Amino acid sequence: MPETGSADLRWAIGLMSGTSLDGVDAALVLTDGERIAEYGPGLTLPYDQMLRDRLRLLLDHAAELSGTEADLKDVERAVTLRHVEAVTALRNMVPTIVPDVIGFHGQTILHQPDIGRSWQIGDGALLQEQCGIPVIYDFRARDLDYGGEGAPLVPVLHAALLEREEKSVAVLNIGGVANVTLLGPVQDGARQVWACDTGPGNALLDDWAERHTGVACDTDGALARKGTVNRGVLERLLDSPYLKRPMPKSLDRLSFHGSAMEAVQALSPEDGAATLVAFTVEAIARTPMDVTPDRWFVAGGGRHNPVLMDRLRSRLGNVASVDALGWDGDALEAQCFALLAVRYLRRLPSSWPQTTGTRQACVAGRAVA
Ligand SMILES: Nc1ncnc2c1ncn2[C@@H]1O[C@H](COP(=O)(O)OP(=O)(O)OP(=O)(O)O)[C@@H](O)[C@H]1O
Ligand SMILES: CC(=O)N[C@H]1[C@@H]2OC[C@@H](O2)[C@@H](O)[C@@H]1O[C@H](C)C(=O)O
Repeated sequence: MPETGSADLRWAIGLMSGTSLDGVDAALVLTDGERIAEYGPGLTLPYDQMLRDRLRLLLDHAAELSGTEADLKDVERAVTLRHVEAVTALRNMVPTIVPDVIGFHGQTILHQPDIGRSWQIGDGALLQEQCGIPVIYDFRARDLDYGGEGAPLVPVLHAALLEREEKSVAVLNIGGVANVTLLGPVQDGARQVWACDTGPGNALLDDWAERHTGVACDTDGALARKGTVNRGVLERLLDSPYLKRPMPKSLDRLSFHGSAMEAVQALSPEDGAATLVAFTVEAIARTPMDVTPDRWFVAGGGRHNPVLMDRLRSRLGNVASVDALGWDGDALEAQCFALLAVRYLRRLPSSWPQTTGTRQACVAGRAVA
């Protein structure tokens, strides 16, 4: 824990809107960028259905966009203003705390690390002007410039929170896409950290559930629970070169979309859901890893799906929600961008060759001018 009076400690707000397109997560923490000294509140402000639909349309066509389209600018403004609302709501929960900085991820609409491109929409200048707090944003660009994947960035937070854990541990984040941070055992006071996106998280299952039930996700695994995994379809889904690639590596929300939806198309809603859950779990289990973790901890919305969690347990063994560590598994990504903002202010690196493939340790982010 940093000293509470340390000059480097700042109250930072982190804002993350993930690939599930469900809304804005916001969290307040007191941090020096190396450790979390105190947790403030966290919240989620959902996007309304119209904004979700407009974002989904952008995401589906992002590769064809130039960035200057009026509709894109309009959606970007709406996304930014929703973030302003999230900051206001968070500040109202703790009116006596004056935040020093905001870490603003933005909404990813395209991620193509193979051509050095990762596109997050969100107007940092507008957010700064509306909130009256300095904003750090554009967290993935420099890592991509250094030949990295630009993702995942959350391993720096996982490693900081688990610095006292001596054994090898894996932390999974199962959002729209799933990613893992693998912490090697502590040896001579040091440890190795690896990371990657493992494969789909909930995004395929969300789309499948929406198509068959009209609801945006398979709530509590209700569909998947009644289904049977189709082994043939599962093996076809798993026959992807991505899953055999070593870490580090990263994915776009739509990376598996076309082929996976085609593969499950003929299945019943229940069997399709069960098979997609098994795909998420099996992609995690088959991720090439240099060490075998003693324990697995799960963050992100996927940990609310009991069918997914049961399957992870029976496949991997020692699996628990990160909440068992006293963490808030819904706020973790937002907390990460608060930490990253302070790391930027202190010019501390946030990604490394083993976490993103960057050529050198890399300071993430950019300040609004
Ligand atoms: N009760 C529940 N039952 C089943 N699934 C749930 C439940 N609650 C949340 N989820 C899943 O969690 C998802 C949201 O997870 P999360 O907020 O971690 O994603 P994200 O942050 O948008 O994505 P990413 O981490 O990829 O950026 C929902 O889309 C849904 O699939
Ligand atoms: C490009 C992008 O937005 N990637 C997200 C996405 O959601 C999960 C996974 O894919 C992860 O790589 C990343 O987010 C987290 C916060 C990260 O960078 O660690």
